[in-house]
Amino acid sequence: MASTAAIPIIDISGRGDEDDARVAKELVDAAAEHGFVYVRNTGQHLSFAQVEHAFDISKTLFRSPLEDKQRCKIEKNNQGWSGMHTETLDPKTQRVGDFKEAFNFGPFADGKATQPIPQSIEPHGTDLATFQDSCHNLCRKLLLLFGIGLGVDPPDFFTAAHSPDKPSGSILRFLYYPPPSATPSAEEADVRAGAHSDYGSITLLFRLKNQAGLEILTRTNGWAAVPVCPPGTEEDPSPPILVNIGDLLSYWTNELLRSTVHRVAFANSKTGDGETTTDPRYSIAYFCHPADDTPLTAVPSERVRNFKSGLATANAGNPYAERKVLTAEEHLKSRLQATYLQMYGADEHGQGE
Ligand SMILES: O=C(O)CCC(=O)C(=O)O
Ligand SMILES: [Fe+2]
Repeated sequence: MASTAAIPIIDISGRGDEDDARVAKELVDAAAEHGFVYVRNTGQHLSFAQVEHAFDISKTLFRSPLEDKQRCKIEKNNQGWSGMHTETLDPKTQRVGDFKEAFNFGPFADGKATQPIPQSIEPHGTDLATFQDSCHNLCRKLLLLFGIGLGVDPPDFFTAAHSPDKPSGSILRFLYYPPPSATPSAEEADVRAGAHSDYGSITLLFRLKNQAGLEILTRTNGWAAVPVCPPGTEEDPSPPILVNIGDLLSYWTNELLRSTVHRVAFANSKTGDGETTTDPRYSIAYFCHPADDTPLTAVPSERVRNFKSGLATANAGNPYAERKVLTAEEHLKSRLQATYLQMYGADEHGQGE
């Protein structure tokens, strides 16, 4: 049985500069230590009803006829449906692809998807667009707090790079993991989603009570469970939103902010806190990315500049001086390829989201 991760729970709903400075420090500390942080859902950025409704739409989507989902198959633009075993987040270790289905939504225009979506969810375009916007706004608020906490000058440096009006790799993703009873071919070593780190700046993850399975890789190379409702939040109307740092923001901050490897395990049906994995599992992720044309130049922060990660020390000196400056789009493309083995061919390598 996996141990439980000690990820801090932070309330960002305070107002005023003093609250912001305190919360910003807590966020940076959590992101530097764990790469993950729980943000209490107070209904301020996303209403409880909005989150619940998004899960309802997700259930409708995955129950759609197979032909309807197949018509929306995932494309190289990273938008669309991927079926069971299509994505392999950890190709070096996994025997078969992930035991999950996923649907990636790109941008909406005037409440309408700009990609094929199953007929069953067409009436919900406006709600999905609003949910996606709310996620992006919350991410921009978090990015501002990271800017403040890291002493970036100007503090909205990251936020400005995530304009909602420019094309970007940001994706709203619905995930469905069938119950183990529907996947009898699963073997003991199999996982619902392979070990990986996310590619973007930050990810928001929404989960449902009692649907366990997410685990993070600890500094000592063990797996620790990430409960949906950590102690103190059990009575909240909606579980906290789990936020994690992606590879791009880690790269951009000289690895001061950690991008932590995680996976979704079958966990032999029980984890430490009584959450089961015997049921079907639904989760919703929002992968936030900077605008495609954002150059990942040095972050104007003393603290980031002076931070020496293990890697930077091994390379001796400032890694910025040795790196070619990538754009956000180049960074994403370099990471997408290896997880969709069929779409890209098995020879090209990247990693998973
Ligand atoms: O379903 C989950 O809890 C995690 C999913 C995930 O890590 C991902 O899609 O990147
Ligand atoms: Fe992930």
